[in-house]
Parts: sequence; structure tokens; C-alpha cells
Amino acid sequence: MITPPSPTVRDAARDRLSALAIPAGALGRLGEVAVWWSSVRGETTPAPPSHVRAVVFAGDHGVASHGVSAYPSAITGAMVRAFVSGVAGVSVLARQHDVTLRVLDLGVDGDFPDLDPALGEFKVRRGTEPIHLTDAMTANETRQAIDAGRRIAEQEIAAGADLLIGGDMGIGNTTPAVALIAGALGLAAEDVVGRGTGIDDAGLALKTDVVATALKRAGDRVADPVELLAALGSPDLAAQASFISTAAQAGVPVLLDGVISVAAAIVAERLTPGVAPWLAAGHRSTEQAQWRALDALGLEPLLDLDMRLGEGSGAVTAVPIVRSAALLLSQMALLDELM
Ligand SMILES: O=C(O)c1ccc[n+]([C@@H]2O[C@H](COP(=O)([O-])O)[C@@H](O)[C@H]2O)c1
Ligand SMILES: Cc1cc2nc[nH]c2cc1C
Repeated sequence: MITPPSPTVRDAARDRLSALAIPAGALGRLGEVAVWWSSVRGETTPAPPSHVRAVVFAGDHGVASHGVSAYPSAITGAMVRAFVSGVAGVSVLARQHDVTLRVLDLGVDGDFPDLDPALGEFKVRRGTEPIHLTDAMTANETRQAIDAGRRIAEQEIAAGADLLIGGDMGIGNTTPAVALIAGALGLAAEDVVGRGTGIDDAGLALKTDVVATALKRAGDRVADPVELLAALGSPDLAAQASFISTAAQAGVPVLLDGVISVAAAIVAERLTPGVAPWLAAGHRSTEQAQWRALDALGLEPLLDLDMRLGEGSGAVTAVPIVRSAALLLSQMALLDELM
């Protein structure tokens, strides 16, 4: 069980929030964010996050060639190049909000010989097996990916991160993500499947079948998080789960993104119970599995903009909200001081 953020500091932050020069409760959910940030930083008047670091976990997925996505797998590698060149959606947002962005190839179905070899330092395999037919990866590959996620988080923490974000890139990855959520939470395929990049009704029916078949195939193995990842996940999802778990164990907060990031958080909570209090939800995605998983984690998203880009983009967009909350709690006068 992971040590929770300090309840004493959280209570002191709540007291300070109640004493601020505002009508009681007037900061609404911004006040709750301030209390969360205060508790995870262990300070009643915490500085806002100034070393926010985001890692995009890229990988391909065998199911992508089985009609579950509106786009071809070739997009994954093309987008990895866009992250490296700083022209992807999250690259723009990260520059705007002073977030350090790193992209890593955990399992793209191809190589990048002309790019920095560090991009592929943690690569586990090329793509995955289609999860409705067979396990996504072997037990050994799963352990490798979990180890990679731990080392990636350790590097980011050593670089001074005070807030971490896990992003994702991978055509087809909403299928394993929702399968992991369904497997971990005991939900049916119909209750988790969404349109991902924008599949039509026929695609949605097919994707629901794929997830239902995958869940049936995995059977009771979903009860064990490592088996769950091997059967229904991928190296990028396993690494992101372990990244989140490692951050929480080190007492470093994580701002979650969309359905892929939240699926990783659900698995992280299974790998190391007690992760959830170290997490905040950046935004509400259009994917129903994300809402259900956030509910299970007891998290309320900060933004609700109908975003479904992934990449960590929703979390990065929410960073200024966390900064505002921290500054309000730390810098605002108390009502008593004004009387
Ligand atoms: O973050 C989300 O909730 C989200 C929802 C739908 C799609 N995506 C992104 O779109 C890709 C996966 O969609 P799909 O339809 O190919 O499974 C992947 O690269 C994700 O980053 C992301
Ligand atoms: C173009 C494109 C960009 C993405 N970024 C994250 N997922 C994506 C999916 C597509 C298709």
C-alpha cells in the first residue's frame, strides 16, 4: 500500500481555504484542486507546479488492422516524427504552458533510424498481437515494459519533476485501453467501448465484438494486473501504468489525460494500491470508459471540452488550472486579516 499524501497538511490546507478572503466555497472545484495540490506537495502554501514533465508513450496495436480505428497504423510513426519536430498538438500546448515533453517508442511497428536512438531506448517489441485472438504480448515482454515505465518515471523524477503527465500515441490503442478498464472493473464491452478516432456505427459494433471476445478470452486472468496487461494491453500501456505507479510511490503527483492514461491509472492502482490520492484528472474525454474509470478512482475531471486527442493534450491544457489553484491558496489574503 502506497503512503497517502499527508492528511495533516490536507486538513490545514482545507482550513486555510475556508479562511481565505472569499465567500465560503466561492472557489468551487478550484478550491478542491488547491487542497489536493497542497496535500501532494506536503505544504499548506505550496508553490505552483514549475517543473511539469510529460512523456508520450508510443506504440502500435495488432487490433488496429481489424477495423477498430478510423485511421491506419502508419499514422503512429508519422505522429512520433511530429512530436520529435515539435509540431504535434501536445507539442504546441506543452510549449505554451512550459511543460517539458519527451516522446518514447515502446512498441511502434517500425523504426526511426534517422532519429535520436534514445527514442527507442525502451522499445519492447514491434506492435502487439490482436487481443481478441491471442495475448497482446508475452509475460516476459510485459515485465520488460513494466520495468521500462519504472525507469522512465525515475528519470523524470531525477530531472526534478514536481508534476508528471503520461501521454499516448498509437492508432488502435483505445481498444486495449477500454478492454483493460472493463477487465479491471468487471464491466461489459458495451459499457466501455467508444468511437476512438471517430469510427461509424458499424465500426462501433465491430469494436464492441472485438472487446467482448478479448474479455472472454482473457477470462479470470483479468484479476491479476500483470496477466491483464499481457492478455489485453501493450508495452506502451504497461509502461504508462508502471510510470504512474512509480511516481505515486515516490510521492510525485500525476495529472491524468484521456482514456489511455486513465486505463493505465486503473492498472497502476491494481499493481500498487493507494495510487489514486496522488492523481488528478486533467479532463473528461469523449470515451465512456474514461468516465467510468475516473469514477472508480474517485476523480473528477478539471476540464470538459469534448477533447479526444490523447497525447497528454487534455492534461497539459489543465496545467494552468493547477497553477491558479496553488497561487490562490498561497497568495490570497485571509478574511480575518482584512477586518
Ligand atoms: O485520450 C482519449 O481519450 C482519446 C480518445 C480517442 C482517441 N485518442 C487518440 O487516438 C488514437 C486511438 O484511437 P483509435 O480509434 O485508433 O483507437 C490514439 O493515438 C489516441 O491518442 C485518444
Ligand atoms: C492524426 C492523428 C493524431 C493523433 N494524435 C493522437 N492520436 C492521433 C490520431 C490521429 C489520426
